[in-house]
Amino acid sequence: MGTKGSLVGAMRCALRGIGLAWRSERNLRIHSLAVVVSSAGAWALGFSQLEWAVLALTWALVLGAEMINSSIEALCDHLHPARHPQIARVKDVAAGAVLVCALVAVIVGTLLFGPKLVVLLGC
Ligand SMILES: Nc1ncnc2c1ncn2[C@@H]1O[C@H](COP(=O)(O)OP(=O)(O)OP(=O)(O)O)[C@@H](O)[C@H]1O
Repeated sequence: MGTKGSLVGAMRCALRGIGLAWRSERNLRIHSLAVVVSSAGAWALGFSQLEWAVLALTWALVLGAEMINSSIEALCDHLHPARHPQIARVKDVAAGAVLVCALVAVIVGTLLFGPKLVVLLGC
């Protein structure tokens, strides 16, 4: 039976996409490691519900941007395997979007973890 159009089918495709991205994208695995490390830190530092929510949104921002970037790269490579300045532009802008998200994540992480670490370490 075809799954086209069904909610379950759409979910299955999305999960397959996550699996594909996980297997093929090294940067996604690195960012996922940051999720695990920051989770452990947030748990150890007793983050509030609001702090967890901000942290979770930051993870979604970075991981989502990385996955969209990788799908844009795959589309470019499929449609135009040869080198072309317009492909370079598309890929560079997509990579720039990931960088913006990663820099924002660093700022958010510093704001969330910084004050708690200062108190903990007695600086
Ligand atoms: N077909 C192309 N034509 C012109 N420039 C390209 C092309 N493919 C890649 N580039 C240039 O090389 C850069 C890296 O592209 P590539 O597809 O190798 O990404 P990547 O190194 O795998 O990135 P990531 O680490 O995010 O997966 C692009 O940002 C672009 O500047």
